[in-house]
Formats: sequence, C-alpha cells, structure tokens
Amino acid sequence: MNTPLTNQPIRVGVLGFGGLGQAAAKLLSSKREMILVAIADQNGYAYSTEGLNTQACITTYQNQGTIGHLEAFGTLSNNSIQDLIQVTGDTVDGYFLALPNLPNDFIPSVAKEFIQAGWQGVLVDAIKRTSAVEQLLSMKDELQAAGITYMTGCGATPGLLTAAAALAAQSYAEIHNVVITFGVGIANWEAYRATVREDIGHMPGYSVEAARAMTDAEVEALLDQTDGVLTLENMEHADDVMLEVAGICSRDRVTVGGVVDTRNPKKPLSTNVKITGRTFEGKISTHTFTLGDETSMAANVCGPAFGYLKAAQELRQRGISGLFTAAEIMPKFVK
Ligand SMILES: NC(=O)c1ccc[n+]([C@@H]2O[C@H](COP(=O)([O-])OP(=O)(O)OC[C@H]3O[C@@H](n4cnc5c(N)ncnc54)[C@H](O)[C@@H]3O)[C@@H](O)[C@H]2O)c1
Repeated sequence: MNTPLTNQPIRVGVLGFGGLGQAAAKLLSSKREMILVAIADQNGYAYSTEGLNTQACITTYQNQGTIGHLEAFGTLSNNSIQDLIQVTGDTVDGYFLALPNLPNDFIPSVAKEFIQAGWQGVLVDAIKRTSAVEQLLSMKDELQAAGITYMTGCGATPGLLTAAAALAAQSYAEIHNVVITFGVGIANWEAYRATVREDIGHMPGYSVEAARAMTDAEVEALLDQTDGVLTLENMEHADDVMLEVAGICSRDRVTVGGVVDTRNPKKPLSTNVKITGRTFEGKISTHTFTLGDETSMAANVCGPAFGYLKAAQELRQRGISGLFTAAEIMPKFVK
C-alpha cells in the first residue's frame, strides 16, 4: 500500500545521482515529511526501507562511480531503473527523475517502464524541452489508466518560473508575453554534465544528438572558447507548451533564454520571469518575479520538484492520476 497522507513520511526514490540527484538527497535529509529510500544511477541502485544515509551515498558515488557499491544496500546493475522498480514495488510512493533527457525521449521511455511494470504512484521530472513534455502529454491517458500521477516540467524553468507566470497571469484579462531569463552559476561543468550538455544542444549549430555525442574533451574545448560561459537565446523550453496547455497564453508568446557560467558559482545575472498583459480596465503592465541571487540552481530545481511530488501525492490520495504540469498545480511546501 502507498503511504497514507497523514503521519507517515512519503517514501521517495531519486533516479539519477549526478548534480541534481545528490542535491535532492541532501535536501531530503532535512525533511520530516519525506524519506529517501531508493536511488538509481546508470550502473546500480541502492534501497533501504529505513532510509538511505545521504553522506554515505554521495561518498560511495563520488569515490566508486556508482551507488551500486553502497555497503549493505547497494546492487550493481546495467538495468538499474527496471531492477529497482521490481525490487521496491509499492514500497516507494514517488520518484524524482533527476535523469539526463539524452536522447530527447529518454525520460518518457522511463515513464513507459513504470507503466509496463504495473507500478502505481507519483513521478516528477524537471524536463526542459518542449518536445519532451509533448511526448509526455501524449501519454496522459496511458498514465491515468495505469494509476500514475505524473508531474512534468517541475524544476526551476520549466517549473517554479512557469508556476509564477501562471499565478501572475491572474491580474490580467489577456497575456501579451512571458519572458524568462535565467542566470546559472556552477563551479565546474562536471558536477552537472547532463544539464550542460543539454544546454549546449540549444546553441546555434548544435542539437540534442550532437551534444550527446560530444566527448568530455570536446565539451571542455567548447567551454574554453567561451571562457566557460554559455549564452542561450530563444530556447525550445517547455514553459511555452505548459502555459499553453494551462490556457494562459499561446506558446509563441513565451520566450526563454539565459546565461550559464560553468566556472563560477555566482549567478551571471538574476533569474526572472516577466509577465506582461492587459488588465480588464485596459491597462498594460508587467509583473516581475525574480529569484534571489544566493539561491542555487539545485535549490530552485529540487525544492519545487519535491513540492510538486507532495502535491501529486495528495492528488493520488484523492484518486486523481494522469499527467499534470507545473503551470496547472500549486506545489505544496515540504516540511
Ligand atoms: N527544469 C530545470 O529547471 C532543470 C534545471 C537543471 C537541470 N535540469 C535537468 O535535470 C536533469 C539532470 O541533470 P544533472 O546535471 O543533475 O545530470 P548529471 O549528468 O549530473 O547526472 C545524471 C545522473 O543520471 C544517471 N543516469 C544516466 N543514465 C541513466 C540510466 N539509464 N539509468 C539510471 N541512471 C542513469 C547518471 O549515472 C548520473 O548519476 C537533466 O535532464 C537536466 O536537463 C532541469
């Protein structure tokens, strides 16, 4: 049985244990309402019904390359997600998919694995591309029939900023445009390989496939040319389809761009979303929601991801399954 809404902490798994997966584990270690019981990376998984020790997991992953080596609780596997689903069954209430979406249908294919396994519960991703969220939207009926409550696009952007745009839209009778500008600073690109590769895929002359095929040396050579800074404009970002599906504005009114500094944890610019519209009195105005510069990408992705996981768990308890986005549902604050 899945955990009831009250009393018991929600039993959570994290798929992918790179930059965001490890940050997710650290964040969960201070929560009472959630307990981290399962982790999978590319070469193994770890599982304990009593909860996993975050520091032991991170040390094992960083020193030995996979969580599969975790003493007492780790298992090596080339099919870690499928194996983990089989081993844990319904003892995990929900998973955060902190996986690379490389290729662009990888995370939707993981969702299919959960459906095929007959697993029921909550899934949350922080997918970024419009075309990837569209693949999940097309699986809505399948997810609903399977009894899975799936929240897509629930990181920072898409995610927190898309939700802020949806809230800001309430002042207006008509939305003219939504402009998202993000600044990300990380100390080194190796800590967030998938994020950086996926960002390179947005640059002129690159694609998801080209970025995926690049060797580490090629990524470093590219970053050397730009002093570690990636400037991204008019990105294919799912905030557009999410705001469209939520009925707020058509996707062509949404633009996303940003600057990623891969050699300095200080944000190169303040992340913000500007929502311009016309009020019922005919006034044109702009709301701006700006993230504090001291908040990291990890905080702004993992916080919302678990806030949406909690919201999805509450929907599930009320018998609601299917596919939802960060623009449709308010995240719940996780204590
Ligand atoms: N929405 C947002 O605001 C936002 C922001 C940043 C990152 N992201 C997304 O978060 C995701 C994770 O990024 P990251 O930089 O933390 O990644 P990363 O490269 O640091 O880590 C990826 C992890 O996934 C694991 N993995 C890879 N293939 C696997 C497989 N087949 N089975 C099991 N595990 C597998 C790897 O072993 C690794 O532990 C990316 O898709 C990125 O786009 C979203």
